[in-house]
Amino acid sequence: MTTVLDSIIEGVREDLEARARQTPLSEMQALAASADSALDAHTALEAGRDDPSGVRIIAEVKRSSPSKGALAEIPDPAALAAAYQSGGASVISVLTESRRFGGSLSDLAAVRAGVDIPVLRKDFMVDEYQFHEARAYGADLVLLIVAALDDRQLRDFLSLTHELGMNALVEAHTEEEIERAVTVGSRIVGVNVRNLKTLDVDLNHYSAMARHLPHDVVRVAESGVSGPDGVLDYARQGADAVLVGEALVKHGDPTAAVKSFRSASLSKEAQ
Ligand SMILES: O=C(O)c1ccccc1NCC(=O)[C@H](O)[C@H](O)COP(=O)(O)O
Repeated sequence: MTTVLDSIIEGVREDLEARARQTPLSEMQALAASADSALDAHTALEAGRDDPSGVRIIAEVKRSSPSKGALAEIPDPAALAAAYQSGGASVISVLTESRRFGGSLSDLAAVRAGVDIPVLRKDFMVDEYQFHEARAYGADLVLLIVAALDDRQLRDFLSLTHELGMNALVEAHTEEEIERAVTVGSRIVGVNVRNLKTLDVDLNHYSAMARHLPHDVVRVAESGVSGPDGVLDYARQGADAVLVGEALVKHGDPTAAVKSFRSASLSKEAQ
């Protein structure tokens, strides 16, 4: 059966083939090589651990989604990202997939130029070309979705990410995917409580998976936050960082929203 994830990836492959015809791999590699060095997203997120200033927020630029349709117009993604940074976000996530999420590489470049914290290229990374492209457009961090990759791709893409000076947020949904992420040496592991094959969101899923995350990886809780209490819940369950999209793009005051998420986690009691 074709899943939502399969059909997104089919479109991603078609789009990237068209871009590679315009700008061949060798040219994209040269652009990546001449880009400013990547910022250290691992340190930015790791700082959430045992830190009195609380859990780190990865704040997302997300116009639409397969599960919810249109979310926000976001005419100026750089301004939104700067507002997130002012509120205390540690990393900005930029969805660059266009068909379902309304994102683009131009959004990534604009955000990169508008903030001085690490930027995540949030896309469906299935081809070497996209990694050079991510770096060329200023990404510091890329997303690797375990469910979309076999073990060899996961290992090779993680190595390529590191060779290019970036970090990877390696996203898992099941215990088996966490194990695969850890086995290949991932240093930042996310648990997405949204099942990308069915789009179901289960807020209790992070707590069920958290015990499988080793202590030496940066632990990221992804999706489903609707307000400060959601961030606090993930922080109490041991998340070092929380990735938030919809609740931020729909909030009228993104700076205040990120601030409230950060301060909620300050009250995190013993984990
Ligand atoms: O958001 C979706 O509907 C979606 C569907 C299929 C693949 C990925 C999808 N979203 C990517 C994400 O995981 C989220 O953008 C991110 O974790 C933030 O989630 P939220 O705070 O719930 O918007």
